[in-house]
Amino acid sequence: MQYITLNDDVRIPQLGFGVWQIPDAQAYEAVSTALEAGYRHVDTAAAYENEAGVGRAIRESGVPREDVFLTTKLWNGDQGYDTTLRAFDLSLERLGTDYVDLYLIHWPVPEQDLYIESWRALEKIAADGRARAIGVSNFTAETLDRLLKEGTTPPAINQIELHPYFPQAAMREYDRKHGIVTEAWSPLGQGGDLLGEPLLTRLGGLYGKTPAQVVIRWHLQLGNVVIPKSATPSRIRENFDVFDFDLTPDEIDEITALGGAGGRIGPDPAVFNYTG
Ligand SMILES: NC(=O)C1=CN([C@@H]2O[C@H](COP(=O)(O)OP(=O)(O)OC[C@H]3O[C@@H](n4cnc5c(N)ncnc54)[C@H](OP(=O)(O)O)[C@@H]3O)[C@@H](O)[C@H]2O)C=CC1
Ligand SMILES: O=C(O)C(=O)[C@@H](O)[C@H](O)C(=O)CO
Repeated sequence: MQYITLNDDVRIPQLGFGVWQIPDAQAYEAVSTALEAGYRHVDTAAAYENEAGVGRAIRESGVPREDVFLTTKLWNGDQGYDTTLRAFDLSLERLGTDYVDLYLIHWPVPEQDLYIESWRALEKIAADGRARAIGVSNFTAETLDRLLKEGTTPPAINQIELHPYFPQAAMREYDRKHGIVTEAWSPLGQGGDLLGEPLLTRLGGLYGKTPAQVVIRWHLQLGNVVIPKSATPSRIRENFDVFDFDLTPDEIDEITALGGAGGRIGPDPAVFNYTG
C-alpha cells in the first residue's frame, strides 16, 4: 500500500474502498471482503445509510481499528454548527467507533450558506480528537477560497468527481497549490462506457491488467487518493491488485486526454443545493 501524508501529518492509504449504493445489509460483507483483500481505507457517508454495516465489518475483521482509515461525511441537511455536532455523534454511534480518521463536509450547498459554520464544527471535532483529519468534498475554487479565508484550519482533502472522462486538471492544481490532497470519487466513471475505451484495453493488454486496473493506476500515479467501489468480490480484489506495474508518463497523458470524450457524471457542486 502507498500512503500520502496530509497537511496535518495524518497518513492516508492512497487506495481505499468506496461504499456508495451498497445497502447496509450488504455493506458488512463487502467491507469484510475488502479488508481481507488488503484494503485499509473505507469511504462512507451518513447519506449512504450503511455506516452500521461498515462499522460492524471493521470491528469484526480482526484488523486493529487503528490500522483502518475510516472516512464519513456530513450530509447537506445537517449543516450548521450545532446540527453538525449532533450529526457527527450519530455517525459515530452508527459506526460503533469513538473517532473517525477523516470527516468531510459532503457538498458545499452554496445556496444555504452554512458551510463556514459547519466547518467550525469540524474544527471543534478535530480539536477534541474525534476526527484525526477534516476535509471537504465537492468544493470549488470559489467555496474553497472562502473556507481558507474564514476558517482556522485548512482542509486536508477535497474529494471530487474525477476520472479519465473528467480529469479535473484545474481543480487538482488548485488543491495542490493550497496543500490540499485531491481524492477522486467515481474514479472508474461508475463502471460505464469509460471501461470499454480501446486505449484502456490496449494498455491493459500490455501490462496484463484490466481497464479498471489501468484507470486506478492512472489515479495513483497522478497523486490522487482513489476509492473505487464494487459489490462484486472478484472486482474488489481486482481493484486492489494495482501495485505491480507502472504506466509511462506518455500513457498517463494519453489517458488524461480522454477527458475530451466525456464529462461530469454527477451533479455540478456550484449549483447542487439538495438537502433532502
Ligand atoms: N463525495 C461524493 O459526493 C461522492 C463520493 N463517492 C464515493 O466514491 C466511491 C466510488 O464512486 P462510485 O460512484 O461508487 O463509482 P466507481 O467509479 O467506483 O464505479 C463503481 C461501479 O463500477 C463497477 N466496477 C467496480 N470495479 C469494477 C471492475 N474492476 N470492472 C468493471 N466494473 C467495475 C461497480 O460494479 P459492481 O459494484 O457491480 O461490481 C460499480 O457499478 C463511492 O462508492 C463513494 O464512496 C461517490 C460519488 C459521490
Ligand atoms: O455518493 C455520494 O457521495 C453523493 O453525494 C451522490 O449520491 C450525490 O448525492 C448524487 O449523485 C446525487 O445525484
